[in-house]
Amino acid sequence: MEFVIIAVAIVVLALLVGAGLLVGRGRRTTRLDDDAAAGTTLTRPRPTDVVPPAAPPATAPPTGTPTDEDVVPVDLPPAEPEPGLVFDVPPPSAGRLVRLRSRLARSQSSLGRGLLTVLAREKLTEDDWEEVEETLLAADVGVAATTQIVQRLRTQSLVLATGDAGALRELLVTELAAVLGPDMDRTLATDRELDRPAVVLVVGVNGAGKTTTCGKIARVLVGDGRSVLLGAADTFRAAAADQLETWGERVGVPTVRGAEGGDPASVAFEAVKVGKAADVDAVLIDTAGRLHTKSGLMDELGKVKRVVEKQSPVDEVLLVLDATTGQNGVVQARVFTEAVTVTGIVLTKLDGTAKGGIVVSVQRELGIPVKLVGLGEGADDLAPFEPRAFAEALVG
Ligand SMILES: Nc1nc2c(ncn2[C@@H]2O[C@H](COP(=O)(O)OP(=O)(O)OP(=O)(O)O)[C@@H](O)[C@H]2O)c(=O)[nH]1
Repeated sequence: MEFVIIAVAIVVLALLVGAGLLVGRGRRTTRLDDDAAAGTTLTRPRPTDVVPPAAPPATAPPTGTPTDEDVVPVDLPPAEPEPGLVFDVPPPSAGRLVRLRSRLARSQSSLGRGLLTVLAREKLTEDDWEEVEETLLAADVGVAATTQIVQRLRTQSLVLATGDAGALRELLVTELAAVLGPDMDRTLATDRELDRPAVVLVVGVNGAGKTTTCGKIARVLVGDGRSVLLGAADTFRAAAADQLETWGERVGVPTVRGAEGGDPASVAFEAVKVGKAADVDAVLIDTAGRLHTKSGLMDELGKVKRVVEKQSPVDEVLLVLDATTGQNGVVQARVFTEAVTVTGIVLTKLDGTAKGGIVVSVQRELGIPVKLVGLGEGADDLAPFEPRAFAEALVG
């Protein structure tokens, strides 16, 4: 008998220790509606003393097209960091391009400095102009824009007839800014409509920086005082949802995520539904990276958008392009624009390339504005794109 009592005591003790370890290892999020096996899960930075709602606020059918039921109001508990931790307070996004201009050093030394050196020569020969042309082409400015810049520079430098470095610099900045689409509308459609949040879909090929960009945009919006909800519709890669959740946790933003391998359209639909019910200002949806050459995956992206549109119009579709892939990025972009209507481009990793001129060719060839540029791996290294500031940073 004694033996049985001791054995039971050992089992109970082992269970208690196991449970303690699990709690101790818990993430900084609280699962409010743990229905991950079947559908989506809403996670948010752990609030203190929050009692999870009795009825799950966010669940989606595991497969098939989601239903368009009435939106049941969701009360998101106030975001509070774990004891000892504080939420980040992201800096405002305005003027970031100027603050981060040194990140364009590689493009600046090959493009800006290269051009200025040639232009400063006393009398410019045909060979010199060819050098200007080659420098622009090497920086991925593209043929049409290069021709325009060279023609304008030839005329203007004759008019200017000066070797003065300041005047030449100003001339170059003006001509570069002119081909950067100064009149394009670069407003990010992230303002809440009267009765619903703004909905932003982030798309692109694998590794372009979509998840990172979603996280950085969330920070920008939080920094501007808006409420945000993230949707982890990249269900192919579990780490992507974890990554997105971590971005959200740092600034107190909740994430709707699904089961690994689940239907991305369901997660996106659910995120918008929860965002509407919780009256947030913006819902940002991260999608899985896909090769533009795989037509099945591209069709699936179209489906994600169509399914979301059963809940709400999509206000912004941002295509994330890796600037270091050069002209291949333009080819990718074209295929994406056939699957979904892209409204803006985010050009990432401009800090890692000498080909900053890609901004010019991407915009001109697609007729879609670059709205944001990624200038590093830091949490706030994402800047609204401004043609004049960019041209100045390139020229140095
Ligand atoms: N240097 C630099 N690195 C960046 C920038 N943006 C993103 N990255 C890095 O690019 C890598 C890929 O970023 P992710 O956000 O995981 O890319 P993704 O497109 O979501 O990838 P998939 O989910 O695999 O499709 C990460 O190491 C990021 O830190 C940038 O502007 N500059």
